[in-house]
Amino acid sequence: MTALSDEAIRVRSALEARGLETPMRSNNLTTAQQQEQITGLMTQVMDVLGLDLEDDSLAETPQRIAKMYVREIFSGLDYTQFPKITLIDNKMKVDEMVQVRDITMTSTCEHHFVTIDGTATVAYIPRGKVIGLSKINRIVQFFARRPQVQERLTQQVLLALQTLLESDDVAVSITATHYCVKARGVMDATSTTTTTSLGGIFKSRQETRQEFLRGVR
Ligand SMILES: Nc1nc2c(ncn2[C@@H]2O[C@H](COP(=O)(O)OP(=O)(O)OP(=O)(O)O)[C@@H](O)[C@H]2O)c(=O)[nH]1
Ligand SMILES: [Zn+2]
Repeated sequence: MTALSDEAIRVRSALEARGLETPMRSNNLTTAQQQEQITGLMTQVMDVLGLDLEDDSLAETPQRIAKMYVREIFSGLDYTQFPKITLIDNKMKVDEMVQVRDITMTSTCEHHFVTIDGTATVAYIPRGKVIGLSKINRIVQFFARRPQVQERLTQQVLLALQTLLESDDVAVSITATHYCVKARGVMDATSTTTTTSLGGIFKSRQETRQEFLRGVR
């Protein structure tokens, strides 16, 4: 078992304490066991659909899906995959907003297991610590690699950053296309969904809120 980093433990505890953790139940399966079991179950799904698993193009699909779920699109369920976080002392005394726009965000809808495709904008006001920029993208990616609803994803990124930066002054906005809306069901190809979570001064101070929201648009 890989040990969890201190950051992963703190972020997980903060999410649990606020009721924002993804509903999960520990089953003590290793990654290899998960892949093996999903392969067997996907074989059954394809069988039931009447697909020929001896066809050379289909034969490996159960393994591919198992690998994709466990190691790729749902790997953010595993806190050993939480990114290494670099924080540096704010010796330069930055006290204005740092805003990272148009972060690529690809996730999976937990109701249909199809793609959510969008971008995130994240901002914070540096206090004691400044975070390595790419770590913001990596935190978005980590929580996106779970079955999600966009509202929870937005709040998880907010609370993770608040916990790591030890400051409430963080803002997150995500705009995305849900393929469960676009490619099935209501089949709406043009609508997008924006969700925003504001903390600290972004919530309480009108000018800061406006400055962030201007950057989102
Ligand atoms: N709030 C929220 N809803 C979502 C998200 N992703 C998908 N959904 C919605 O989850 C709902 C599930 O509704 P159901 O009626 O149980 O599922 P369904 O019969 O497939 O519904 P339709 O999509 O309307 O065909 C749908 O309205 C989806 O659009 C999300 O990130 N946030
Ligand atoms: Zn969906």
